[in-house]
This record gives sequence, structure tokens and C-alpha cells, in this order.
Amino acid sequence: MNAPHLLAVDGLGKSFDGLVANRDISFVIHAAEIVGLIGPNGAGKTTLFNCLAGFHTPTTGRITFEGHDITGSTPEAAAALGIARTFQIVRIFHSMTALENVMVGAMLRNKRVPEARRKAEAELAFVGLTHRADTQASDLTVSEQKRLEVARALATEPKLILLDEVMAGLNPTEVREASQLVHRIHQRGIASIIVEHVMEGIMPIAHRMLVLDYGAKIADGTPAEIAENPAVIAAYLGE
Ligand SMILES: Nc1ncnc2c1ncn2[C@@H]1O[C@H](COP(=O)(O)OP(=O)(O)OP(=O)(O)O)[C@@H](O)[C@H]1O
Repeated sequence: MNAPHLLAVDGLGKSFDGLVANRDISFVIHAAEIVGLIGPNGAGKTTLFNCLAGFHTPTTGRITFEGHDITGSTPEAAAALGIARTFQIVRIFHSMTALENVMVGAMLRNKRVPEARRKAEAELAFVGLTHRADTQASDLTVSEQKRLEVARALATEPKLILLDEVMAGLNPTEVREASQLVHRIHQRGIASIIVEHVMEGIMPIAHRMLVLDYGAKIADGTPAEIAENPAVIAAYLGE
């Protein structure tokens, strides 16, 4: 892809009391690109997400988004610029309905309730949850709660969405549906970075894969390229 990049990460590092969770990571993400982020347990994937979305301040390096330096910005500032995320363990408001949860996302752009409601209804429809709009979030299935988080993230009108293990715990039909959802997000012109252990969910749809091991990027290429990369194979066999 030759389009100008959306996100640039340059020499990013993050340490926790001497434990290096991310080391010297550099990559770019282009508009509407689908990028898988994989690596063995503890490789630093969630830490990288937290740095990108403003939940952690990197120890070293720089993150730029559409030319803005967002290194160490707050989650609110990152969201306002167009970076949305979901969480490995869903963080929804359990006592609120599905619709109300998505309205919280929509209100980032427009505080007026009727507009937020319309936007939320549209995003619930996009993820296939219209029939659950008035259901309390705690009563949704795991698969539905994951889709609800995606709807809430989309309601913030992101240019980049960070999806953290949205396919974990899903059955094969749900994994296929989640893959299709990611593809439809791409068709809306939104880039996604997807942390995923479910390879059959991510490999067929990703344009590119980034592989982390012990906090460092060890590969960056198409799914076919990384599947044959000796360093990637060694990282997984050594797990
Ligand atoms: N807030 C924190 N404080 C201290 N150490 C942390 C913190 N967050 C992550 N770590 C450590 O950083 C390393 C990378 O963790 P991280 O959760 O980013 O990996 P991961 O690739 O997302 O793992 P998994 O696939 O198991 O979710 C681990 O050793 C972890 O224990």
C-alpha cells in the first residue's frame, strides 16, 4: 500500500520497574489496513495497545497519528483524534442496556441524546445486535458483549480501532462472523490492529501481520510471509 500512513510508531519501549514489556518497536499503519498483532503469551501485545491508546506512557520512542505526536497522551485525547479500542476482558457498563452502552461512545462526538441514540442504533445494527438494544448488558452472551464493545468503539467514529482478542472463546461460526465484521470495518475505511490468538480468524483477513516476542518486533509481513518466517516459527515452538 502506498497511501500515506495513519499511525507511525518509532522506537517504542515500555518498562515496568525494570521489566521490559515493549522494546524498540517501530511500524506504520495505513488507512483502512487490517493488521494482525500476534506473539506468544507475555510478548507485549496488550502493553503496546495500552501505549497506542493512551493508557500507558511509553518509556522511550514516539507515536504519531495523522502527523500529531500522541506519545503519552490520555485515552480521551487518543479517542478524540480517532483511536478506539476494545479490551481483552470486556469493559462494558453491565447495569446499562446495550443501546445505552453504545450511546456512551457516541457522546464523544455529539452530546445531544437524540443524535447519540441514532448513532448507537446504527452501530448496534452494524454489529447485528439490534434485537438486543434494550437488553441489560450483563444479560448478553460473551460473543454479544464483544460485539457490543466493538459497536461502542465504532460509535466514537475512529480512524483506527484496536481489537483485543475479540475472537477468543467464540465458536467456529462466531469466529467467522467476527472475521466478516472486521472486513466490514475495513470497508468503512477504518484501520484495525487486531491482537488475536485465534489464527484461523485473523490469518485469512489480515493484510499484514506484526509479530512480537519478548517485547520486540520480530516480523512484519503478509500472513503467508510470517507463517514461513523461521524467527516466528521458533518463537511459537519455544512457547
Ligand atoms: N501494568 C503492568 N505492570 C507490570 N508488568 C506488566 C504490566 N502490564 C504488563 N506487564 C508485563 O509485561 C509483559 C507483557 O505483557 P502483555 O500483557 O503486554 O503481553 P501480551 O502479549 O498481551 O500477553 P497475552 O497474550 O498473555 O495477553 C508481561 O511480562 C507482563 O507481566
